Amino acid sequence: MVTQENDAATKPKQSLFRRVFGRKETPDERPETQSAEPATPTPDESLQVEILETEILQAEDLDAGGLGLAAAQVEREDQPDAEIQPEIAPRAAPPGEPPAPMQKRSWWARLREGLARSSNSIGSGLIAIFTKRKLDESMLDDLEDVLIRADLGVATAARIAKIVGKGRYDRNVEVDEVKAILAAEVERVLSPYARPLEIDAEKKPYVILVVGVNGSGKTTTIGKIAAKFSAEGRRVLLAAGDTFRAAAIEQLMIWGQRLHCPVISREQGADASALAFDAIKAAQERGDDVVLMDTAGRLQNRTELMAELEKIIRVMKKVDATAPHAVLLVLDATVGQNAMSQVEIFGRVAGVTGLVMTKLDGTARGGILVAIADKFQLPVHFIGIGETADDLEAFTARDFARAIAGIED
Ligand SMILES: Nc1nc2c(ncn2[C@@H]2O[C@H](COP(=O)(O)OP(=O)(O)OP(=O)(O)O)[C@@H](O)[C@H]2O)c(=O)[nH]1
Repeated sequence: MVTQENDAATKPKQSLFRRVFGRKETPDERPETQSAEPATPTPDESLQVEILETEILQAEDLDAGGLGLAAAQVEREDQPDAEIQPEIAPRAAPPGEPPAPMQKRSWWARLREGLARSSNSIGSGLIAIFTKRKLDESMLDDLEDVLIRADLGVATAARIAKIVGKGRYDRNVEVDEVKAILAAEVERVLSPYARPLEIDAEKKPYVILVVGVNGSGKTTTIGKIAAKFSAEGRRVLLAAGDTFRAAAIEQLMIWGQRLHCPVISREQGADASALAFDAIKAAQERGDDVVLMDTAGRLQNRTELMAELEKIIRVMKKVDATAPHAVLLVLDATVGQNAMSQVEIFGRVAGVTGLVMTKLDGTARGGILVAIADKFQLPVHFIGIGETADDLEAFTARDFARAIAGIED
């Protein structure tokens, strides 16, 4: 066990940032699999609890400031060498972040813009179908095609076409009329699943495991969620469970540094389940509210990697039988239909409790969220429309429905 000085703090931040975000290993660079499950996770020399130093305040200043972050070194019983120095959390602009603009654009404006590729693609399809023609069967078929191409799913597309057809045959139908029907139907489908990620304070720490395929946005999403929880005054411990990629560990360190959250990590290639064990124990000892655990990206058809996820969950239960309390599947909206099989397999293997959909800003097929909700009936907690901490928001069915239908306000 080593306690490591935060070398992120001693390196020039700009170059570290560039190094982490400027280059990523490809999945091919990763080891195929990890070692067999230990009966009990062994204390590992490689465990590091990263202490992200502040240049501004010392721990005692914080306690005096009433931020409730006890400054202490925690001696861990199972690993007596370990030292955990809690993070210092001044509410100053985090390092490496550009200064906040004077006037922030509203989430609605950014959501509209983020979903513009999806809404423009649907909108131009609707204009091509509905302009200056009286409604007939072939137009409804074309409408279904447009909606299926936007990945809304066959069932939703058929329902919308049916609603549009009702009582409107042989008359001109305005594009705005169809958009309103589309928005209403999408909202109706999604409403039951738009649920915030709620932290049960009885479960302390509340353990959130974040899973998904390679590059879906897990680490970034963890950073964004941690930013929200920290802003709510919760004590968050980040666990760098993507032990396949050194860059992923560093990426999480940077988020920790920005947010002033401690990050627990092991060396690259270490056993992620042992890290999960250590993270929960450490959080219990520190009195943290939430553990956000990253995992390596894995394709859902890689059986051995999916088995490793099961192992992480089994090992978590050795520390807290009720953990993980939430399993978030991060889905990249740009993959379209493949997301359906991700939900199915990750759901089966890891017991996914909720979804986060990222990169809705990078696709014309944002409708996939509707197809997924319709089929799997899982809560959607957040959606992501960009790479910064502000680009993730709690999911609301009405806003999403109106944005994807291209309704202006
Ligand atoms: N445009 C856009 N990019 C995003 C969003 N969320 C994440 N990204 C970017 O997607 C890329 C991959 O994100 P990561 O967080 O590294 O993904 P990951 O799932 O942890 O990746 P692996 O560790 O390889 O499995 C990064 O360049 C992120 O900045 C989003 O909502 N919109």
